[in-house]
This record gives sequence, structure tokens and C-alpha cells, in this order.
Amino acid sequence: MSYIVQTRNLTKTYDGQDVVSNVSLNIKKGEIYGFLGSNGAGKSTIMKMLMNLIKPSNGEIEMFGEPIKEHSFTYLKRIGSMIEYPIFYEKMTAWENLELHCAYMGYHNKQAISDVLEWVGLSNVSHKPPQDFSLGMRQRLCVARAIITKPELVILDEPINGLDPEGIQSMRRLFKRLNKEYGITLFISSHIIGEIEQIADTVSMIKQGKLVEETSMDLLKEQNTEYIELVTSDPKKASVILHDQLNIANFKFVEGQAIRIFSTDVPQASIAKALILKDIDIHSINTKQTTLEDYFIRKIGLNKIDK
Ligand SMILES: Nc1ncnc2c1ncn2[C@@H]1O[C@H](COP(=O)(O)OP(=O)(O)OP(=O)(O)O)[C@@H](O)[C@H]1O
Repeated sequence: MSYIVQTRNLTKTYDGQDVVSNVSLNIKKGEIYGFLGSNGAGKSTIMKMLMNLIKPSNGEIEMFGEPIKEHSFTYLKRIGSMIEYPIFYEKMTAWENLELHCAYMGYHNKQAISDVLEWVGLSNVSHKPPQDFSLGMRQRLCVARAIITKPELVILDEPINGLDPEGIQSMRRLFKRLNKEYGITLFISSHIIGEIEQIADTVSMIKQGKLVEETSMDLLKEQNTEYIELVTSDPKKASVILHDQLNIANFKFVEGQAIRIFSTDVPQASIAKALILKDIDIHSINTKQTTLEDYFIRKIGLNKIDK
């Protein structure tokens, strides 16, 4: 297996507190890696350490198979990145900003500028300066700058922030295209699980600086792809019947009156029958597909994802 990024027990401490704690990531060459975590979870800090913008307090980083040391910088030419707030030359045009970036990277290809502006949907405003752009337009320009040289690895911190639904959809298509057509490895952070679910090959979640899990989406899809969602008049009583009478242990209460039952051999009809016989009204009972969000809810508990 060829990895483009590996970290081992990566740790960053500020004022005696670990904001990143023993994180080991494995990003394969050629994949889209989705990095989930709520605000302040430590995503940007990890990305900055990969780009040698800040120094780890502990642990190791390997990029392109080489350990990163304090003075390693040449590997950065192989990466396009967007981390935190986009900074531009505000008075130059969007086109000139990209031109300058290409010159700095030693990449001389005028066609690439118009191509990339078209890909991110900014062709019609290429003559305008970023100071006149909305947040979403700045995000698009920043993505354009990160991908323009078609680097081997693109690191994007919350790239869909500030985009409208149409913008999110076209960004998603662009990421897939960069990955499939150009073989670019993408490392993308987001706090939106559903978004990562749609594009990632591997996904990990970080919570309060610690890695919850790193897993392949294929593996996730193989496990528990279905669950039964049950809405009744009395969820508490229903849960006792599930547990004591039907021997079902793997279920969770979810918002309102619902119970989700995972990986059970008990047929839906038998569950319904058992509940009705005990005078519990069933508002609905359905078999549903597990989402990545369900998976993490089961892993770390409902309502804890955003905390
Ligand atoms: N220079 C610093 N000094 C002290 N604490 C810091 C510093 N930089 C980051 N932190 C803290 O580290 C934690 C992780 O921040 P980080 O920016 O990595 O989170 P994040 O997952 O990227 O969140 P967001 O999506 O909000 O950017 C936060 O609690 C933040 O306050």
C-alpha cells in the first residue's frame, strides 16, 4: 500500500493542553480522504502541521514517504492547499492572483488559469479583484489556486464553507474529476458528514483532538447497511419488549419517539406483532439504509458529534 501522508501519534499542545492528541492518519495515494470534525476539533491544526506551518509537539509525519523535519520544504511544491481564511492580493484581479501563484510555483501555463477559473465558476469575474468577492467566491478562488498546478496532493480545509447548494454540488463534481481524471489525492476536511459521505474513499473523524476512527467507506457500506426505524406511542415500553422479549440489544433512541434497531435477525413483522400484542401503537416501522452519520452516532453517541 502506498501512502502519501502518514502521521504517527501526532500531538500539538498549547498552554499545556493537547489540541491534537496522538493522531495517526493514513492517506493513500490516489484517494479522496474525508476528515470530519466539528469546530475546534483540531482539523486545521493537523493540516498546518502537514504543511510545516506549525511544529508538532510530539509524533511523526511522513509526506510522500519521507519524514518531515523542521527544515523540510521542497515537498510543499507537490501540494496545493487551502487552510483557514483565504488570503489574496486584494487589489489585483482574480486572474492576476492565479498568475502570480503560478509564477511562484514555477508553473507556466496560461491555459490552466482559464481552465481552473471555469471549473470553479469564476470565468465571468476573472477581471475583478477578490476584495469585491463574496465569501463563497473567495472560497472558489482559493480552491482554484490550490488545484491550478495539478499537484499530487490537495489539502482543503472546509472547502464548501460559504457555498450555496449549487456551488457545493459543482465543487463535489470538481473534486471527483480531479481525483479520477488527474489522479490527484485529496485530503478534505468538513464538519458536514453527508458531504464527506458522498465523495470520500476513506473517512476519519476527530473529536476534541483525538481520532475517533479511520475507516474505508467500502468497509462501512459492507457493515450494517440497514436498520429498522420504529416510531411508537411508548418508546420506553417498546424498548423493554425489544430487549426482554425479542432479545434485541443493539438499538438506540433517536430524536422524538424513534428507536433504531441495528443488525437484528428478528423480522420487522415479528417486532410489529410483539409490540401490538402489548398494546403499543406503532406510528411507523421502516427498514432504512445506514448513513455515515448513523455510523458515527452509534460510535460516539447521539448529539455528541457537534460537542
Ligand atoms: N495558536 C493557538 N494557540 C492556542 N490554541 C490554539 C491555537 N490554534 C488553535 N488552537 C486551539 O486548538 C483547537 C483546535 O483548533 P483547530 O483550528 O485546529 O480546529 P478545527 O477543527 O480546524 O476547527 P474549525 O473548523 O473551527 O477551524 C481549538 O480549541 C483552538 O482554540
